Amino acid sequence: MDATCGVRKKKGRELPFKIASPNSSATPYFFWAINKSDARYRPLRITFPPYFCLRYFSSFFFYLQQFRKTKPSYQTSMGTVVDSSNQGAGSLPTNKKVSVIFVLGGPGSGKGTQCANIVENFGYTHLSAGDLLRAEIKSGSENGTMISNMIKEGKIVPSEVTIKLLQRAIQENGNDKFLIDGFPRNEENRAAFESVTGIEPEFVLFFDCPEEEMERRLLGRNQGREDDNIDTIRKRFKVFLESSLPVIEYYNSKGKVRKIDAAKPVGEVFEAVKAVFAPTVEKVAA
Ligand SMILES: Nc1ncnc2c1ncn2[C@@H]1O[C@H](COP(=O)(O)OP(=O)(O)OP(=O)(O)O)[C@@H](O)[C@H]1O
Ligand SMILES: O=c1ccn([C@@H]2O[C@H](COP(=O)(O)O)[C@@H](O)[C@H]2O)c(=O)[nH]1
Repeated sequence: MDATCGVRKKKGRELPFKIASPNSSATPYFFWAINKSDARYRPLRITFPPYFCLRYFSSFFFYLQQFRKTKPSYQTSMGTVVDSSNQGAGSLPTNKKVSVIFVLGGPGSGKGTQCANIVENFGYTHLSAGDLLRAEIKSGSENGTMISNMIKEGKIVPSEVTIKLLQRAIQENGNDKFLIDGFPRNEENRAAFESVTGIEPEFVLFFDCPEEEMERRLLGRNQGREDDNIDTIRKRFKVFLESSLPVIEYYNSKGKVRKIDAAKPVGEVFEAVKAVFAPTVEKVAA
């Protein structure tokens, strides 16, 4: 016999093998296996063909299975939310197509107030990223303490946390038109959201308001928010200028920003908002 006999240990089991000469015509190439770590086992003629066949056929079916499980992720003009049921969320709709408008502006510029008006008049669903984060704290989630500390400091919560909450809220909602208020807050938020969800906003509604007016409004808001104190408000303004304005500039360079003068009284601001939405809604109805 042209071979050295031995026992090869594999996953705790002992498998018999024979080492064959590469030139041996008695060794079908099909049965050679390469062991990278030990040249002595090269080529290796497995003398247990049923084991060999089973092993490679089961690998083939394993990869076939993985391929079938792969999440589809593609972009459409409306945007597609990748099914999070693969992440354990359960029986949520798959690849829901949605239309999204980002509502941005400094803290206290009136985003939440105007979103409520848009919901009432134009049938959108309002998703406030800040509200979702505050609800996450209240739910007793493991991220609660981290989120709470970030909010008290006026810092931006890691993208993956906020995006997960937004994605879940979109998937659980029957509507397909969403106002996403207060997100994305920095470039990383923006890029991560687009790549994870495949959604690009239809446009960005930007509420432009001077700092003194926003400060006055926040100090008078009286909703018991821990971040509506002068120290945190100043930090939030700084984060807005340094991290959030560049996102608005990014969308402006793509012609997607609709700027609203938010320093005016609520009713007047809404008149300007209506002018942005009315043509969109008419176009859809026509
Ligand atoms: N145009 C306006 N004129 C005067 N007060 C306003 C106006 N719009 C909103 N407010 C008031 O200002 C405060 C902040 O408004 P709102 O909560 O809508 O702002 P926001 O941009 O959503 O703030 P934040 O980013 O901190 O959540 C509220 O008390 C609201 O009633
Ligand atoms: O996408 C987001 C939205 C919010 N935050 C944090 O929450 C607070 C409050 O947000 P509001 O929009 O004013 O409700 C904000 O200062 C951030 O700390 C966030 O990190 N990411």
